[in-house]
Amino acid sequence: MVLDDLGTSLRSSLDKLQGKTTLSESDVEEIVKEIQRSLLSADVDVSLVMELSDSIKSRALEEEPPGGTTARDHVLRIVYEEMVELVGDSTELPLENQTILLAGLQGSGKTTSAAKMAWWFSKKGLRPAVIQTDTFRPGAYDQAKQMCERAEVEFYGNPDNDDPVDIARTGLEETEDADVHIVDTAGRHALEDDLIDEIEEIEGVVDPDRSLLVLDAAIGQGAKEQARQFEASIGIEGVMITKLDGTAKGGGALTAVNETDSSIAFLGTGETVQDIERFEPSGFISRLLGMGDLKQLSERVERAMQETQDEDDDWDPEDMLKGEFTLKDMKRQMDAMNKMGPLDQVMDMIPGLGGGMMDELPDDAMDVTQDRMRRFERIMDSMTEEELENPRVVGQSRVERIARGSGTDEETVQQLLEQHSMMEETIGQFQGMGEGDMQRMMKKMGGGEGGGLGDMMGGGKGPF
Ligand SMILES: Nc1nc2c(ncn2[C@@H]2O[C@H](COP(=O)(O)OP(=O)(O)OP(=O)(O)O)[C@@H](O)[C@H]2O)c(=O)[nH]1
Repeated sequence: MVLDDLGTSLRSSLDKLQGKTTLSESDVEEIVKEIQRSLLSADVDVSLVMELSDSIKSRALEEEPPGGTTARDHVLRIVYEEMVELVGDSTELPLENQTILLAGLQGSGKTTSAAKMAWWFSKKGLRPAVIQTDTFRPGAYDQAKQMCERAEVEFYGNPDNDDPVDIARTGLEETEDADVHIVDTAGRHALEDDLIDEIEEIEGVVDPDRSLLVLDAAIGQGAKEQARQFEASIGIEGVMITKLDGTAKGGGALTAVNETDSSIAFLGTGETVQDIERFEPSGFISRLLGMGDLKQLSERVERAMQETQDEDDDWDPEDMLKGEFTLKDMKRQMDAMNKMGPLDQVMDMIPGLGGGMMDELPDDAMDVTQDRMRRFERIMDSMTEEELENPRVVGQSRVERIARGSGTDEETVQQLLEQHSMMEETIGQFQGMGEGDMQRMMKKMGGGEGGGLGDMMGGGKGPF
């Protein structure tokens, strides 16, 4: 994740302030140095870094912390506010009819991002269409078509036409029923004149409501020149930063935003169409600083629950609290969790569990957890309807059969059964709860002081 290093190093210098109520100049110097080091190594422009560190320094020393605030919280709040200011607001994207033009160099992720954005708009209830005008890269048409099929959105392209401007014009006519048109363009290795001429012509025909620059997070300071040129030719309203899952950089994109006086619209966090997030400055910085991002998390949970429900009309999650918790319910829960995306991304969004907590887990902890979930799924696929509805019928001989059928071992089958009965017991405690009890329970789960989700993950008592 972008500037990942910042969260870790900043937390360790902030931890040194534990117990202090006042800040010395050297405390502030040390924190500011950490921030500078992380931002510079993430390719953030030097002048931006200097501006940010000056503001943090003067505010931390001059502002009076509100009564009862520790020195640590005082600095953390200032760093948070200044970082939110640095990344700026997200690009305005009204949920209505519009045409979006995508620009960027070859391989920056435009085609992938076009399908991702279309998927995102479709989840917001709009009807998007992607128009592929890249006649330069041979595989672009097939790639775009496949991704749009996966995103279940309309697609227009024409592999037999080598005139991108004509494709754009025809594409808009052919998809006139769509609400949101996303026009993908060709990239080149560098900013050659013909790329600029071509995109200007396409822009003339498409007349977009907004043009977005797609930038690879690893781009570094090269982003500055690119941003400047695209801004001069078509005008850039927003930036999509891609491949944030694969780099600790991302600072170049911030420079581009600054250069074009624009803002960040979306973040790309993986190769599938669902790996897109609307950029939310406060949530983004909270996550970076290890404070969690509840908004993104609740959006993911809601989407996953909805999808699980769409596939299974008869299922209402509330039923679990009323009746029995079967293995089928457990499987649905696991499906919903899978739909939320890779576990480490999800964990990052939980306050008190992201950042620092994740750093303390062994590197492969998430792989182990995900691997276990996959094995549990295979086991459940090998069970009969009767066994899924009533796991108590599973005796030793059935355990042997299921282990063989699923290609796992008896121990893992037993673990699954134990896990299920533990969850059944926990859910049993919810039954008959009043609203007040429920709130107390939620509070306990969210509280970072122990006994919360963090303990469940680390202590091995939790579901997965
Ligand atoms: N890990 C990861 N890979 C990504 C992401 N976005 C795009 N990619 C990958 O980056 C590569 C290039 O993406 P494309 O969408 O083909 O890039 P493009 O800008 O359309 O390329 P041209 O058509 O050549 O200009 C592909 O392998 C994508 O799968 C992302 O957010 N994360």
